[in-house]
Amino acid sequence: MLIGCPKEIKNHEYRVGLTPESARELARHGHEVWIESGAGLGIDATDEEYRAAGAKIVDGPDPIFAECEMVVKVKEPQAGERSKLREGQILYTYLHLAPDREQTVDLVNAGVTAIAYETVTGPHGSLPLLKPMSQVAGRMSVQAGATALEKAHGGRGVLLGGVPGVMPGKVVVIGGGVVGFNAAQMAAGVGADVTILDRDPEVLERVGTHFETRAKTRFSNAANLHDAVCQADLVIGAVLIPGAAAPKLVTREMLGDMQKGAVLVDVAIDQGGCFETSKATTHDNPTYVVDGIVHYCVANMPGAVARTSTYALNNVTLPHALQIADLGWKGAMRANAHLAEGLNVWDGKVTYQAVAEDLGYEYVPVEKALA
Ligand SMILES: NC(=O)C1=CN([C@@H]2O[C@H](COP(=O)(O)OP(=O)(O)OC[C@H]3O[C@@H](n4cnc5c(N)ncnc54)[C@H](O)[C@@H]3O)[C@@H](O)[C@H]2O)C=CC1
Ligand SMILES: CC(=O)C(=O)O
Ligand SMILES: [Mg+2]
Repeated sequence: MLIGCPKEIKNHEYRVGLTPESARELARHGHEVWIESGAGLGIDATDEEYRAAGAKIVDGPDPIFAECEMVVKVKEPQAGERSKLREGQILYTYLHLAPDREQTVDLVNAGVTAIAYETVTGPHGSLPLLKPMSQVAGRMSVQAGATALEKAHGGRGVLLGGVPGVMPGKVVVIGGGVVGFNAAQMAAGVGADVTILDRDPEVLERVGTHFETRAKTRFSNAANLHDAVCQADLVIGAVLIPGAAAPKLVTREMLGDMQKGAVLVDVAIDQGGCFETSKATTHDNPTYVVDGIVHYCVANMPGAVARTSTYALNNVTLPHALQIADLGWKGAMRANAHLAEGLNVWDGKVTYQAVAEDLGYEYVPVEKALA
């Protein structure tokens, strides 16, 4: 298969879809790999390293979008990239379609076969291609929140760990999955007062057992959520309903009951965000203030620590990329039902139920695509 990897163009996105090591693995399997010149520079992977791994370096993204059978990326294709996609081309990347009608329309109209990292499953309903980036973003959310809490950044002027004789800051984590767990680890690690809310009793039990007295757990209902959020210095939004738009758990009205200068970090912004007042921001300009509450809503947080993130991402995306390249996407999905869960758009149709429901498309099951 001819596989291409363009340079990422989203704001401050330094990750790359294929490392030289991944390119080498694909080449070892007999595939041809094209890399856009400079695509790896954000992780200090030079064109020379890709050439040494057996890849061909091409100028600009155009040859990749024009010729390659599979395009491997990190972030959802930006408008300029979407106009280059071709019918039948495989797009293998994060997509987050449910809150992004414009992108969905473009992918449907392009007729691409779009496989979303974030909906590929693993055993027990896990999301193994999302997990490493959720670990990164969960850990980063505490440092982003701590910075936003500084007065110069609009925050309340609270040090999360406190100091001897002064109480620590209160961190409320909504959602105790991968992002929430990692956020709680960092927050507890600096000595903050941590509360984790989830609506899944098994998740509450798991985090309760792990953190013991270092974090409190609360069932996530409207009353508990309101109470916790109103006391918080830092609220981290870490909920997910796989593939679907995030539920709006903190309303604009609730901001009025919060402490002025408190900070909301909405990690779930890539699925539309779980605070009513969230709108996606960029690493260039990560925060804004609504009703005295600082919002941080960067949709590609892991891009800022591209070295860590690219290798963590490639560790989980490469095995499926190899399978798709070796067997073709249909063969790979027939052989691997977890990979089949990743198919979101095919042949002008939406093949992921939550995306279809959220955006009002007819849902076409993946079995139809594989028939
Ligand atoms: N902004 C960014 O750069 C990044 C964003 N993310 C996003 O972070 C979000 C969370 O991802 P993961 O932690 O991997 O998901 P996960 O599936 O591991 O955890 C989500 C948790 O939310 C809980 N939940 C669902 N509804 C809830 C409610 N009403 N109240 C409380 N808890 C609720 C679930 O029970 C689950 O435990 C996703 O939208 C993901 O795409 C992930 C990585 C980077
Ligand atoms: C998951 C995601 O949106 C990211 O890593 O940027
Ligand atoms: Mg190097």
